[in-house]
Amino acid sequence: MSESKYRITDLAKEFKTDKDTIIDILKSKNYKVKNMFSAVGEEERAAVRAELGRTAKPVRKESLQSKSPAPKAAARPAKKEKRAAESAVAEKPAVEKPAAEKSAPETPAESAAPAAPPAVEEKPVLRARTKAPGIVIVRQAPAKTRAESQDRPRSSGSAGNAGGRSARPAGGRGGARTGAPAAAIPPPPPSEGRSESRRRGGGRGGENNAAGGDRSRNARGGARRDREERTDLRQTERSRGGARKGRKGRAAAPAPAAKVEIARPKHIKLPETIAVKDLASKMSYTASDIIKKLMLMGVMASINQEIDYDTASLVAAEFGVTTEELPPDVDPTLIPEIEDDPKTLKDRPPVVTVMGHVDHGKTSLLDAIRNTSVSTHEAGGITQHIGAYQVVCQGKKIVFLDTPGHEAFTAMRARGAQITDVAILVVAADDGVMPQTVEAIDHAKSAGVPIIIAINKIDKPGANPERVKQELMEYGLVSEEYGGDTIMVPVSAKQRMGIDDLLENILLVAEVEELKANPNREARGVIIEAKLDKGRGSVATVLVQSGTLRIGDSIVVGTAYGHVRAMINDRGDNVKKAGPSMPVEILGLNDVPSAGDILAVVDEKQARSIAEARLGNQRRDLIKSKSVSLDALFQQIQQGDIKDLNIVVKADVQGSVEALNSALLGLNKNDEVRVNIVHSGVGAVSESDIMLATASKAIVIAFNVRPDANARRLADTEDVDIRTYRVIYDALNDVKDAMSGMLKPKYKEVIQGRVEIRQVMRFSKALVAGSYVLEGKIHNNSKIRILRDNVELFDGEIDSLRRFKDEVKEVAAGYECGISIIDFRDFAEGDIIEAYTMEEIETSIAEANKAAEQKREAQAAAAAAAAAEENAE
Ligand SMILES: Nc1nc2c(ncn2[C@@H]2O[C@H](COP(=O)(O)OP(=O)(O)OP(=O)(O)O)[C@@H](O)[C@H]2O)c(=O)[nH]1
Repeated sequence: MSESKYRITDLAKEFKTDKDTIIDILKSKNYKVKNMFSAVGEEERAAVRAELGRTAKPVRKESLQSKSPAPKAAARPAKKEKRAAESAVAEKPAVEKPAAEKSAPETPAESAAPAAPPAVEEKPVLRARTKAPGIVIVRQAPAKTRAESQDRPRSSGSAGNAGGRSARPAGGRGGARTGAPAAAIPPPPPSEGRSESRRRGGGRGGENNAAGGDRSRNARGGARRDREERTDLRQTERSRGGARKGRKGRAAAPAPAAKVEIARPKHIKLPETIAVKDLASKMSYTASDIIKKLMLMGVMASINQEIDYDTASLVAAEFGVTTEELPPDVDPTLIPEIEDDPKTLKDRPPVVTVMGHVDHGKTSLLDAIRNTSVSTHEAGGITQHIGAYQVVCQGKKIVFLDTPGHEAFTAMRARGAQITDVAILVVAADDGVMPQTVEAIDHAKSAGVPIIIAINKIDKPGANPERVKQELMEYGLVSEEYGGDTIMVPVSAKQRMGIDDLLENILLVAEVEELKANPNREARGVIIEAKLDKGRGSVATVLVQSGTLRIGDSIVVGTAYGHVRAMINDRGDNVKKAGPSMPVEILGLNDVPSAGDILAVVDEKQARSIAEARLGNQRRDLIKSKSVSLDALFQQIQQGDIKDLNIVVKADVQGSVEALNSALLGLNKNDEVRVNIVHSGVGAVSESDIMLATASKAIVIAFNVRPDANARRLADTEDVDIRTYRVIYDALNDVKDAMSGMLKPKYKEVIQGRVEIRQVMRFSKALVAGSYVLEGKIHNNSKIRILRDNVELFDGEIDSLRRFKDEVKEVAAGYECGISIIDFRDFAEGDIIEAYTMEEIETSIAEANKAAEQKREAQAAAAAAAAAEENAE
């Protein structure tokens, strides 16, 4: 070897390649080189030049590495080599901590960056990844983007800012430690402070004062030139670190021969939004890589934060990854709407809802229209479910939905208005506009349904149709004869008067509305009513809205699905198909749907998957609502000691469920006991109902349904109270009784007797009132009140009651006794002791509700009085 002038790193710089390549070239030419710090002469330089050429194109290491792997660094380097080496390492901090900590200080990254070829820059990432899971070894490391390679020092710098603060004292120490030469050393970059301070730690840093630093240098550095002092000192530190830390020291050595790279996708598909960590894993980068890139883009995002497609796409582009947006997730519970071509539409019968105040004659009117007698069959005279009927007038069909008028059915009526084309508002001519008349007007108006007024009971002596018309004007319904556009038809359901006129007017309004639907497509409809029938299973009344429903059709309704097994029309006849506006009862569903559920004909598989997806959603919602109600419960507990009477309601038809719910909740008029319906539904009482009742300590109200065998068995073991009813009022009365039982016991004071204190006797242990019972009796467990001149001095309890020396239970009028009192000694002669007891009195929920109402009224009156007083002032 010729005179040693050049370090391997110098040659690497000169020929714009990496040191390993130089070493490999020299070794392949049988020159003796140990590592990158070895010094070589002109001859070796010429050999390298010969190999690489004067242009010194960067040479990929891989071509040589296979021949001879790069040795690891061991010897102390000279200043230049060291700088170059460290500058290369300085690129690593984000991925390989030990290396960063050791190498960062010496040379600012920028000084070495131009000299470091991309292949060298790649190394830290590659090495860092060797520890990461899911990596593969590849032959060729893809060149890093410019942005990425710049990114690292910048981000490590920003991280170093924090370290920089803590490093300030370390910088000071460094100055002291190196003494005079320190002035020649450029101020360390922020990362230096951090790595220096980390490397030394507080204790050792203390040793590194000027003298200590020199001593250590002299002791270990040996004959080293002054101009190399700074490098030497650091090198000394490095050697010490290397000696002590062993593996850590070696970690700073050049890369191992094997090239390790992550297989990263060049193209990814992204959803509408994606979490940062998911984007990172899709691109095979670390989340911190992504976060850093986002920061540079001015987006501050955490690892779990969702970013939108556009942002994710920009980030991906920064890493050289192209993206494509995935189509939005399709809701698995939705059935796509089918747009009908206007040419396919055909006229369909109008769907009419009859609404009105209780007893104004809705059922009688429908009865008159259908010419049958429905009202006489109804238990208790109250309609309990929606029925749908088709009638024919002048050869045209009209469909009527019977919406009951009882207060409990308000919710159902509201729903009825949503599926109807025309609303008939029945107003009794002898009664006029009533609260539910107004409610019905609001429902119809909010649904945008035209209203026809049927002024009923015109046969009655007190009937005054004109007054009804005038009253209705207040609600914006002006009859045609008063210049308005509301059709008002006087009728008598009882006498069957005006019915034809009413029907004609319905057809007239329907004509104006141009009601059309396409009968030649798969059916869509709405459930009007559904029940569980003993022999037939789930029975649902459907109003077909478009298309034609046929026997055998595969259907999904809410969370239920199945095939149409049979269809029965409003006259009880089996039919094979049902076109638009036709109400039919269908059999074949696996479960009882709810009124208002949409029926759709879809293929069998889809029906099942949609129903199951909906069921899953329902369960999730239930869990959510349970946690909400727990909050509500906690609030109630905080508000005061309100007791809940938890109830599970099961009934044969949806109408009854709603009627019961509404009536039961109507009992919540006091501040002590409340009905809480934990669950309600159509169908037999099932095992899951009992489990729910057990968990919520509820009673089960079963209306026209029975518990199945399993439910009964479970109810027996869990001691759940199942009450079965056939009449709503019976259920209500029982619940009222139960609520009464839950009321806080009420007490009244009962005076037992009056006693006069005639002498105050002092004993060593007690002060005794020598007394005489004036009237009634005094008991040893009586509560007592001490009065002086009719002013109450004390209210408390007796300690002991004696006749002479004996403890007695009671002393009657006309007898003397000695009384000592708990916690009271200030009695005097002439004081009166009133003995009394608190007796429990029976209260009912009706009384409690009444009392609560009176209390509220009193409060309202007091507030009004206070307000009036304020105004007067
Ligand atoms: N005089 C007379 N009585 C009528 C007429 N229409 C109904 N009624 C009577 O009014 C009462 C109530 O009639 P319903 O048809 O049950 O009234 P509704 O509005 O359906 O009552 P709910 O179902 O309870 O909401 C019954 O006693 C009917 O006989 C009528 O045109 N004239």
